[in-house]
Amino acid sequence: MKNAIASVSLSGTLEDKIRAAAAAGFDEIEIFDLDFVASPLSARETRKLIGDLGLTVSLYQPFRDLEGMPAPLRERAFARLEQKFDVMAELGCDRLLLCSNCSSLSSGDRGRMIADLREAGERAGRRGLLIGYEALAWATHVWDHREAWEIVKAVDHPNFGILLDSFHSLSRQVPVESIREIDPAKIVYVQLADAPVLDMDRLYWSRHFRNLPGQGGFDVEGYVTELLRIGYDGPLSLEIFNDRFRSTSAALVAKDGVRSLNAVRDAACRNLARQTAMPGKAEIVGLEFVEFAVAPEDRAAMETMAAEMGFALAGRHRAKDVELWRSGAANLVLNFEEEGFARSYRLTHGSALCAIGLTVKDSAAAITRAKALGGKTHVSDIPSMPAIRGVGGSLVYVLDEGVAAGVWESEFELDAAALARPGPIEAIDHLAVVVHTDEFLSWQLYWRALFDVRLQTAQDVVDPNGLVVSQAIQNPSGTFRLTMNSTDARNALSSRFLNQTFGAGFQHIAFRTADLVSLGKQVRASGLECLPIPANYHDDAAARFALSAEEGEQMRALDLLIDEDATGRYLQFYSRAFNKSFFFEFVQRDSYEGYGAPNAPIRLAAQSRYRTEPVP
Ligand SMILES: O=C(O)c1ccc(O)c(O)c1
Ligand SMILES: [Mg+2]
Repeated sequence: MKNAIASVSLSGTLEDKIRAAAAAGFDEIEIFDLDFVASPLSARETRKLIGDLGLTVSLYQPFRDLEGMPAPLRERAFARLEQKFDVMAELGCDRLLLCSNCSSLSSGDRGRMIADLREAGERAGRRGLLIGYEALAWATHVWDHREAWEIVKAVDHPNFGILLDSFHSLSRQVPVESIREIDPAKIVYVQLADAPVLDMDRLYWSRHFRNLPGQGGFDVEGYVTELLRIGYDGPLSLEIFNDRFRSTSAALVAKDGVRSLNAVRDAACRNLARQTAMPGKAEIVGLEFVEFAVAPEDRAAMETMAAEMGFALAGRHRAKDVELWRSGAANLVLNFEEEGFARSYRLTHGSALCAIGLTVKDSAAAITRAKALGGKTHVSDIPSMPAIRGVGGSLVYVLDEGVAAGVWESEFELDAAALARPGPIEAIDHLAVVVHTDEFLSWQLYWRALFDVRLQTAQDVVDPNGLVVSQAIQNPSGTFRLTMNSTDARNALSSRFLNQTFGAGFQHIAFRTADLVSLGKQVRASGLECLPIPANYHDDAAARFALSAEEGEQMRALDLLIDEDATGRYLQFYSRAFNKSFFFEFVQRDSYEGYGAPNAPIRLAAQSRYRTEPVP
């Protein structure tokens, strides 16, 4: 089965698009009419370029508004069709996409439509070409692939078949099982796109918000599963109309496109118990550690902060300038090395979280899958700790269960007394990462394609200087949680973080405790600087959550934030930022499943009061 991409999915000139598709490893490319018409390259030159790069042209598209048109538009449509056939012959392309008619002038008379489409099939037959009829979700008469299939059967011409596009079917909520009614031999082509689930005009939704399978909320996996089930083995092609993709790196979108197609095909094969090319998604057991690369000038402040937060220095690396700080199951590794990965990370980003360590069910399989999906791996000096490159060039170590204890033991001179002391923090609750908007979908795909994770509904969060989108990603058991944040607003805290740290990275780490009030008292007594929350917030919270006088007082005294929903109650407080960069959150989660999103604007407003640079 071949991987294809429509030229419209990539930014740049037609030549840029072709080169990006070839470099990413696609087999075939669909030429979008407008890309070709606007190109200075002739059809022959285009064909040569494509051939020289090892690609073939799989489809020419779209051809619009043919069936059921009144005279003289009908004759003109057929003349246009012949001209496109000429172009296709020169391009070396034998398939044309014909969209169902969107013109208000078109007749809905079945007989006329079928006669016109048969005529088109006849003309295609004379040239040895195939036409695929695609039901656009907003077409005037035919907007459902089931209807398109009825028409294709009625047209009954060897050169006329159906073209399926997951966006049109899934945005109309056409059941994927309906694909089983279709004869695979009559499927001329398949286009795939995912999209966020929105309540929006379908044309607008389709032209601006499509994204790669695995980046949205559609059941593209189910769609492909049904196609494979009926025996379709033609190309799967990405047709992604997306505002961001039009302006971002074609190389990134093309590379993610291959990852996306291979991951969705793998998932579909698994659903059908068929052989697949790679191990399944890595199952995350939990988060074993986070590692900070710390510059020499930040060493004392970082160690002080770890101690103030209730962590104990539990071990020193036997050979390296690396420390292990621990509280409960939360491990902080502070890396002060003057060489190696951590050093290069901090030279780029400043003192920062440079790696996370995940415990997974099968680390070797996780690495194999990551490689199969175009992930970059990192060979560490500890063979039981292979790693995959993650956001901003950070590392994601993947450890088998039971390996971590041995690694701590063998690599570190552990302090038994410190380890025996129970810390006030139980575990790392979640990590918050900030990424450039252009890479937001890319990093989502990374987590969803490589690991077995679930998404919550994305949240809009109000920063005083802009709106931030926050997407929570977690493993099914909730032992690994990540929020991914991005914004277009130049002066929002997230953007300042990106500028200051030279790229995407982890902005905060949340620690969980069973008793946030005592933790709050303890860290304050130790001298940790916490983020002040305004009295207005606490007045509101006291009424909204029916807090007792004593609870209200504690919230004020400890600058706590609170949220409650059907899943439970959440308490939070924040540290001040380290070096105006990353910061820490402390939470008491009980059975609550969210991340305190209603409080994020309060936190961001509180943090913005510390900004020193003016808002331009
Ligand atoms: O938005 C459109 O017009 C359009 C064109 C061609 C397609 O294949 C498609 O799915 C949509
Ligand atoms: Mg389409």
